[in-house]
Amino acid sequence: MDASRDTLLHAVAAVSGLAAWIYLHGRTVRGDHALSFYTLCAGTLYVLLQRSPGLQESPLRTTTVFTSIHALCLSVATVIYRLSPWHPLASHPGPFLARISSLWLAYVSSTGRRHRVMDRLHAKHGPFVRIGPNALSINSLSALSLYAHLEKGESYRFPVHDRVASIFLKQDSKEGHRERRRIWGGLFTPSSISAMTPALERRTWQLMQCIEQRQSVGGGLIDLPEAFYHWSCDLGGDVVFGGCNELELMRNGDVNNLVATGKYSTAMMDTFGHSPWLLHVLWRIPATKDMHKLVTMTAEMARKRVGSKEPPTSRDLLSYLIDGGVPMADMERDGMIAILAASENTTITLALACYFLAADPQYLHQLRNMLEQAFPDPLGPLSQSALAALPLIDGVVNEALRLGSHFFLPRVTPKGGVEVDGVHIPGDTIVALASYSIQTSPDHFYPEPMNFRPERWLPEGLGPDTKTDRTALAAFSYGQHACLGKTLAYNQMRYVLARLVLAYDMSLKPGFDVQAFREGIVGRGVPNLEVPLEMTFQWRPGVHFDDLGDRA
Ligand code: HEM
Repeated sequence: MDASRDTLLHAVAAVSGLAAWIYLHGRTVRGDHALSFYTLCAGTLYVLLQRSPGLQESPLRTTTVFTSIHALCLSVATVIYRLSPWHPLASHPGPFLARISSLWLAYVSSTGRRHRVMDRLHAKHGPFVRIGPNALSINSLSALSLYAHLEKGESYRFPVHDRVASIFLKQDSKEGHRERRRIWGGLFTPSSISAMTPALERRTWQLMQCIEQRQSVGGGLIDLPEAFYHWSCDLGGDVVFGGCNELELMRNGDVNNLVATGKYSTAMMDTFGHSPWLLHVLWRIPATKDMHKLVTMTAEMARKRVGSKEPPTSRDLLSYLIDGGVPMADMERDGMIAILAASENTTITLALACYFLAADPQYLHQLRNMLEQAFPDPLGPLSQSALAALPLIDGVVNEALRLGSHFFLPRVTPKGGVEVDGVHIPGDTIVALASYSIQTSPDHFYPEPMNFRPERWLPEGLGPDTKTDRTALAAFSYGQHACLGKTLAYNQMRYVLARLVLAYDMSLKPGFDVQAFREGIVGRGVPNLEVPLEMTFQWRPGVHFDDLGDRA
């Protein structure tokens, strides 16, 4: 190719790169579509060059140079703008790489330690930190007001834009979400929750049998989070699909890898949701095969439930969705969300509660004394109202949530922007509450904000200087997307904790590294435990496994 054609081609590549930046600016484009478009363009250019006479360079080399110049100009324009004083978030401090690319946030999220990184950044820069080209983390309780009316960010698409609408995931219409929330709400009325008690009791007796059995083959130790996961999936199967799928993880183990695929999918969304274009691409390749598996598996469960001739003994989630006229594809997606929602958070909160009680047995004994006064028979019935009247049990659960659940819940500001603490945040900015910093700040929880002190939640607290700001516990979120299952979750956690504390002495594996365990409480969409939590449960004197009889 002669020099003038060369120069012309390079100029076209550079100008088209800048034009692409102008077009993409402020637009959301699907990464897989963009990749296909560019592949098609590069392919077309290659074919045209092949047919052009008099080329000195090979068509492949010329296509590569053209594409590289285009990509370089697009990237440079993007970076210059994001670092420039004209960017709407230019006045907010934050890490250099975070200002350039959302991949910084994706990387930090993948480590599970995003909450600690944010905490350090807030300590250095103050309450507003730029954590992405277009994203702010806010360490101020005033940001709670944002959750009342702001919509969810793109990271809530699972995993790509499609026409399926589901609770929890980003929906295109506010009304659609409100209506779906109303339909789901049927499952969480006081009478519906109380109708779920027999399933909760039966599954908890089975949990105790499971602990017994696994300890007997595990050298006296139980992998507690795993047992709780299996308990919560079995119970979730009852609550969501009326038990027709016979998951029975406590009995059979997790033969379909439901727990692992769920954890993996949640972590992928939490990591790459901040760079949705990348998730769109990943969705097309085997890296996300576990996410596909989860979608397929839970869709099959929903279809089996809908096709089942026998109605469930008490109304399950699908009963409400069917009566609400929810389309089949939406029911399948809602079923997936429900199984994840019903299992992941409850499991880890319970495991952490047991860990804290075993690590600090004075609280185990205090809680047991209180429980024994209310329930003299350790294996007798446990009424929910009597459990709810024991503030220490909620204190234990709240501390486990406060120290273990640090959610990152991004919302998008409306076109005109919003004000927080007198600071204007421009429209189309992703904002998120720094929940870990809020939940461990001495301004909200004092004294010993980093320590497990359940009595801080009791009326007398930890003395006259106690600060326990209940609104600063962000574990169930706030506003129009707040957790629908909060009451159910508390009921379940109180019940299981009471059963275990009344029946067993619990202790950590000998030599357990408490420090490493605390370090390993990370967040990948939901709390994850990096260090295995192996514990021993021993029947208390006078309480025997045989006493369970046929209750399980
Ligand atoms: C310890 C237990 C639990 C915790 C800490 C928890 C936490 C949360 C949080 C933080 C959200 C809001 C997410 C966001 O705004 O992005 C949420 C939403 C939700 N949770 Fe829970 N959850 C728990 C248990 C449950 C249970 C047992 C259910 C019952 C199936 C449930 C059902 C839901 C639903 C349906 C939503 C979506 C609400 C909406 O988008 O309108 N959760 N949960």
